[in-house]
Amino acid sequence: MPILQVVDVTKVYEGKVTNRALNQLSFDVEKGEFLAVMGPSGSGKTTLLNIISTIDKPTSGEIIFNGTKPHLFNKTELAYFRRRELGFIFQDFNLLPMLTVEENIVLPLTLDNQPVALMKERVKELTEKLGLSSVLNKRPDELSGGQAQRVAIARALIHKPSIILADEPTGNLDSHNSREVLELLSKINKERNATIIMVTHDPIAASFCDRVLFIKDGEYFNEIYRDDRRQTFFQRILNVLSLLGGRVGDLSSIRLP
Ligand SMILES: Nc1ncnc2c1ncn2[C@@H]1O[C@H](COP(=O)(O)OP(=O)(O)OP(=O)(O)O)[C@@H](O)[C@H]1O
Repeated sequence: MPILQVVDVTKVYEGKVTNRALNQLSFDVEKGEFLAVMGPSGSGKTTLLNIISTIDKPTSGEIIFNGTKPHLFNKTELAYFRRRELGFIFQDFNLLPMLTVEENIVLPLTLDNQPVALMKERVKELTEKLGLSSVLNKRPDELSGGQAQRVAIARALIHKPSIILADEPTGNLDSHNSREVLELLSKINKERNATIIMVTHDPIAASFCDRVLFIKDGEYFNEIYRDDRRQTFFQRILNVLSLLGGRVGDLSSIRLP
């Protein structure tokens, strides 16, 4: 059974002008998959992530997560679901400036009232792996962008969530740090069999994934699987992007791998 099923999801924002951000979108995500979601600006990617993460509700259709329907949960169940099952990585890192790196990383466990011994053990294991052991007592403003994103990744992993949701995780990083973060996500995906859904505009970032799902105007457009070298996959991603179109400037930030 897939870990996540998006079934006929439609999202309509009502306002002065009615806006159909997603239109009958359906796809599955398997456990251990590293999925990229791409599409032109305004195609509904963030709306989709918000619905998967239960921040927002679909107008119709449903999300099935490990056989359950989180949108039917009550407030307490929802809070518990987000805290336990989901890990978030954002473009702007979203670290709390007044907390140390270590305090930021353990936040999901602190909020879940987990024992200190467990926190210490997990922090040690994760920070050694992510090369963060020497910055544990620093504050976020003392970190480089790459370090800050690695801290955010550690925070997203510390509670061993079922799915990691990443919204443009390399959007604020230079090419060197982007590559490091992507290699790290790829390693976490393989070594821990972690399921990752990553929204990105960057075809290089997408080329680290197993599959790229393309959406346009809130609808399924295409999907391609990586079955060959990353360089070739990158080329195939560019080919679909050129068919997809989009607003001028959407592809202007493309760097060559
Ligand atoms: N809260 C909202 N109220 C009304 N319309 C919204 C709201 N959020 C998003 N939209 C609209 O829904 C559509 C999809 O927006 P969304 O942010 O999901 O796109 P996106 O693919 O993430 O775009 P980008 O790549 O620019 O971040 C857009 O037309 C947007 O204007």
